[in-house]
Amino acid sequence: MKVLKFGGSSVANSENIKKVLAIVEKTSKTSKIAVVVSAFGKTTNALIEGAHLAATKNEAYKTVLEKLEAHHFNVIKDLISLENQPEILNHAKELFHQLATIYEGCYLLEELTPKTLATISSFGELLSSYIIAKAANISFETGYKDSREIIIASNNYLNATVNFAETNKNITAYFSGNQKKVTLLPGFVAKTSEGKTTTLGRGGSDYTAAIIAAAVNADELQIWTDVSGMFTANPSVVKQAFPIPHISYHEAMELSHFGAKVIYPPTIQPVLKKEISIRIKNTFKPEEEGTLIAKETSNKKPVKGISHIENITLITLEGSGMVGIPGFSKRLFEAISFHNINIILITQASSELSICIGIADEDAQKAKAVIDETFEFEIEKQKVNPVKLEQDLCIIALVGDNMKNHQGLSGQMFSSLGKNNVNIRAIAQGSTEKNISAVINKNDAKKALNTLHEQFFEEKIKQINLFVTGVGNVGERFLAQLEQQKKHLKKHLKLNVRVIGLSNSRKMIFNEKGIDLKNWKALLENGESTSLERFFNKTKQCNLRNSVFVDNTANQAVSEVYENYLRQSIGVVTCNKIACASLLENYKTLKAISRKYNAPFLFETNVGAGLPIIDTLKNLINSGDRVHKIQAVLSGSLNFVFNNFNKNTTFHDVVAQAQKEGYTEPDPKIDLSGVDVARKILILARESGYDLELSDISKNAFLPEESLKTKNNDDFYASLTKNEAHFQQIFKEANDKNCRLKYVAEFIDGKANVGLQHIPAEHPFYNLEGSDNIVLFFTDRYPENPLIIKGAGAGADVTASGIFADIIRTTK
Ligand SMILES: NC(=O)C1=CN([C@@H]2O[C@H](COP(=O)(O)OP(=O)(O)OC[C@H]3O[C@@H](n4cnc5c(N)ncnc54)[C@H](OP(=O)(O)O)[C@@H]3O)[C@@H](O)[C@H]2O)C=CC1
Ligand SMILES: N[C@@H](CC=O)C(=O)O
Repeated sequence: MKVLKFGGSSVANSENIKKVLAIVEKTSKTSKIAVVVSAFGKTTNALIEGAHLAATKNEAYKTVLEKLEAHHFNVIKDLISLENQPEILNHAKELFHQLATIYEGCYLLEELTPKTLATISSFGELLSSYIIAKAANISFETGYKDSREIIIASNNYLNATVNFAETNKNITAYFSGNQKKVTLLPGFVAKTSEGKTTTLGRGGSDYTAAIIAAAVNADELQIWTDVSGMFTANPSVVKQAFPIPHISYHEAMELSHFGAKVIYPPTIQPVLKKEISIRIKNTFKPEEEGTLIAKETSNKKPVKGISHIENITLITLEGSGMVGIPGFSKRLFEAISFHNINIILITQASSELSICIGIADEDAQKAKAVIDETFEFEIEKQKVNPVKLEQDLCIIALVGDNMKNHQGLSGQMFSSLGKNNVNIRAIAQGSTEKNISAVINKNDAKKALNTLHEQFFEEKIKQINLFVTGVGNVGERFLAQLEQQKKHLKKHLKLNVRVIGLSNSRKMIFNEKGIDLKNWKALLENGESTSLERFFNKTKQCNLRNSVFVDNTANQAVSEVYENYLRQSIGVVTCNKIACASLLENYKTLKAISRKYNAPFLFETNVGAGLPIIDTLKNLINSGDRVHKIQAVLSGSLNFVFNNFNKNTTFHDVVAQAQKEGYTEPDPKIDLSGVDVARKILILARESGYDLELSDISKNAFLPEESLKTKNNDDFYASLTKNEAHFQQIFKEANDKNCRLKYVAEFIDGKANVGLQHIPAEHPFYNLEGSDNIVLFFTDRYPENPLIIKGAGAGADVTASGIFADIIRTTK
């Protein structure tokens, strides 16, 4: 025999009840079954609300009653054919008449005793079970049994204790004599030995089903609800959560204790004792497997689920007077339990200096008063400090029977939380190691749950959340590459890279599910107005794991907010060179903060665009090499300009072409003045371990003073035209010596300089084509023949791919 229990949502309306009947009919073909039903969804709450209204002389109880009546009558009319309706409607009317009379009594007496409330609450199940049994009978033979006739319980009317000796006798007697394949029973209700209606408290219908299943030694107890089983985490918080196919009783209870609402542990005790398995199924997706809860499980994964409880307060009792003195904990726990305060979590420092307990927020003030009173003497004598309360917290817990057999799980748990800047306030791990709990700030709950879910259940796909500022030349190509590579990243690198926030200098948009990159331009145009502060605050608010801020601007103010992101453990990837070429102290601070908060700070594109120059240099340094000398051509735009400028072209046009090709900075004077190259050699020197400032780099300028003094691009270009003869003279001097012009950067033994040089034909820089860059590293390991990196050193596409590479590096 099987026992099936259908909850309130499964029987909320006639459509749902039809689904229930189909499931019952199908199951009854292979087994004798008892079907326990809850009240129609939300009915019990409405019944209780009506009772309180009536007892407080509020006539609104009549409206509650009318609505309930209308809903039940509608269900009858939907489910039962016209000729069969009168009998059923009459019975329902009779029950509603009784209910109205009880409400009226409460109204007149202005009184509501637990006994009356239990009677009122029982109407929900009495009505639903009767109606469903009648509807079932139309298609297949169904018996009906009022549970009050077989389940005997105490007169603690709202949470009655079952008399199992009598109840089990009644149930076995009834079912052994009952030949019907299907029997319908109301959940939640029972009768006292004096014959009064009583109720079984929270989860009462589950309890009814479990009592019957245990008494008849059922093959299985099925709990039918509106979710497809117990999930690896709360699916409304963790989108990737999935139902756990097989789980032990112990694990199910741990998960339920920590927030999974599918079962209420006390109610399943009867089946647990008899080792009857429980299957959680979804009424609305009956084809799905659901979760099987049994004594043993075939699923040997160490972590079965992650759960959480919100609204937790931590109470800490500490003081030097507690050390080595027995009885402190006893007094603390006695005081708390005497006042009916439930303790959810306990930790105690091995120094015995403090005991920390986690309780529900609503009990916090009461608990503080109780503890302060209990330890009044010790507090006065300063042996114990007044109790400390910390609110707005929550508990997250890893659950799994098999965790004890695996090393390093708590290490993984806490390091992945730490990497994502989730501060842990307290930790509790039972000696059975079936549960590892951490108390964290409740604002971090979503991030923490997703981080842990990714760590323990999604080894395959890691989510990277990007917050991108700057969608110009480089930024636009970056977004296009991201969109194009999305599938590849998922399939081959197991990375789901999403852009959550996007901005230019005017507008910003955010979408926690990921911005549609096919349509970002229109979305951004219609976005809200932005500022660096607003973008940062929004990013912080999202509080997502694996977050990275991407700077695709050339803006100083943007470069000054990196620290804020890094301090939130949000990584920074930037092609903007200003931060790394700023004061040495700032550069060092950013690196230190990046290390401290475990947030990557990557800027490969600062030198040579997409070329792996900084990464290679880091590898040299990390492996113990030492750089003595760097010689390089580091400006893609200047290389392009001097490769194309001759007596048949104008300097103005060649520079304009370089800008059009996307090689120059937004302000091309930054390139032509040598500032861009100076920044790059400075960054290479710093990455090589040398302490240099930008002002230490000598610059041999070739621009006339007038061009250097211009304030905008138009004036700058006008000055280039005006000084064409100056540029032609520079070209001629080199050409006359059969040399080419190259803007070279050099770093030799701690000193750096940049400037235009005449490069003869035999020099390795002579044939450097187009917008290419070249870098020669002379090091301990490469003393004579330098390590050379050469290739396209400017352009939106190559730069975007360099940013891309940095983002992938953040995941390592
Ligand atoms: N081109 C190349 O080969 C390489 C470029 N880089 C670097 O790439 C960076 C970007 O260059 P590029 O794409 O050409 O520049 P663009 O001028 O084309 O784009 C700059 C973007 O930044 C936005 N922006 C500017 N100021 C702010 C601000 N205060 N807040 C938010 N957004 C802002 C702009 O918005 P709006 O349009 O609203 O002004 C625009 O979207 C530069 O730092 C450059 O050095 C690095 C390596 C190679
Ligand atoms: N403007 C730069 C491009 C990137 O750094 C250059 O010309 O090299």
